[in-house]
Amino acid sequence: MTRSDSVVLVIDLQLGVLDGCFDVAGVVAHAGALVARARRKGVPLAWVQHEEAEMPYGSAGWQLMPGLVPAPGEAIIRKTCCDAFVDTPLHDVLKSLDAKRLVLAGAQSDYCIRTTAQRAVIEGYPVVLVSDAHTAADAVFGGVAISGEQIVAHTNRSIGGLACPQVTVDLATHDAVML
Ligand SMILES: O=C1N[C@@H]2C=C[C@H]1C2
Repeated sequence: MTRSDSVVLVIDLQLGVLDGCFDVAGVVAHAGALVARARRKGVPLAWVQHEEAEMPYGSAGWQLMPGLVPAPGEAIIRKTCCDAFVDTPLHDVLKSLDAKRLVLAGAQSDYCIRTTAQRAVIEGYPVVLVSDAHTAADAVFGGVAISGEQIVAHTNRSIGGLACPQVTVDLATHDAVML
């Protein structure tokens, strides 16, 4: 892949989203290292930020985690749905960047990461999920407790195994992903 083919999508690494998530420090550090490497290689970045009633645009919880600062010219995508393509300019941004492959990192694994990854595949974008740069919070559902760590692992398993001959989905750690 030439470096212009990929776009790194950093999804919802916001204070209010990461509250209570698994290994926040590690995930933010890995995402930060990925961002720095992308910038060194001239690979475009797009930053996605979620907003909702409990986390309105510009609020403290809406802010990106400390150390994650979009550079001038990097796209910032505001969204209100898990799927980062819904009602956002992401399609057009990716077209303007001539994106042929999406590298995904962020939160939360079982919501916006999973949903956006699956949508990207449907839109025809090969996806690389950065396996150590996304996270989720512990959950109890239907009386079953699922840890954030288990959700991360299951997301890697399920997204990494999306079988789609025409559109590849791969997993890679933040330091190994090809940019
Ligand atoms: O994965 C997600 N990111 C925002 C907070 C929860 C959903 C929306």
